[in-house]
Amino acid sequence: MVSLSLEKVGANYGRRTVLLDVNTGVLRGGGLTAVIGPNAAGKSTLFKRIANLTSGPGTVHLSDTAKGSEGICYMPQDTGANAVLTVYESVLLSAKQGSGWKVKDAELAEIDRVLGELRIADLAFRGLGELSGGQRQLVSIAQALVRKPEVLLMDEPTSALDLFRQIEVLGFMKRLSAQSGMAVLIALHDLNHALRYCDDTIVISGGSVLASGPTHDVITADMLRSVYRVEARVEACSLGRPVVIVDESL
Ligand SMILES: Nc1ncnc2c1ncn2[C@@H]1O[C@H](COP(=O)(O)OP(=O)(O)OP(=O)(O)O)[C@@H](O)[C@H]1O
Repeated sequence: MVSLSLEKVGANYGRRTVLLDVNTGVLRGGGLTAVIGPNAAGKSTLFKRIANLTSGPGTVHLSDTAKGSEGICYMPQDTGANAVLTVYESVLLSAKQGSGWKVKDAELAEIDRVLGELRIADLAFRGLGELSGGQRQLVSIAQALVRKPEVLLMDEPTSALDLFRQIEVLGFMKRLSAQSGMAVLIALHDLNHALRYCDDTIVISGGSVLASGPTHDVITADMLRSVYRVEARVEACSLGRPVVIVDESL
């Protein structure tokens, strides 16, 4: 099972430091880790830095991997649509990234399986340019999954999805990471999703880690006040699950 940890990781855009000295404990595969924090905190930049799409100081330690840094996949927040390709072609292209062009039956079967799991098999031969925002987001998830990453960095993967799809996708990702041992980091703004689906949570604010650990220990009224500037409660709902109830902004 893959694991990763970050040691003094930083990132700059030009002369501006956006991430500084980000350290984490060992993030193990087999579960979901939420990365939360206000707008512009540095969550996407952290993912890009882990995926080596932007440079900076510090070290991303990876262990127990078969693919090394090749096994890290970043699913961006904005999923640009290439109108020329169909859904199926775009997912096939993603599956073949970094390998030869010969297509095996097993690879086609895997694409069918992933499209089926995400309930978008009916979109397979539609052009990307004619999809809704939510449909495009599901295709983007499919493109990431067929690459069979060991570490998957999902940048707000449910932001365009309806309620049914949000919980379907997060439940599916939780089962998939448990079965495959993949490490999944998910940037989220919906803290109730973090509480329900993510074992651990990392809070980024102003480019640094403010808190990290088991989600239920990290998402507290104090954290919400200091990081998000809201007065809020974390209370058990009628089913006994903890939920965030926001009362007012400060
Ligand atoms: N390519 C870039 N060039 C210069 N500055 C950038 C670039 N990308 C991001 N930034 C800046 O870096 C900071 C962190 O941005 P980032 O996208 O990592 O935040 P985020 O936590 O993902 O935000 P959000 O929740 O709004 O998506 C912001 O101030 C942003 O303006």
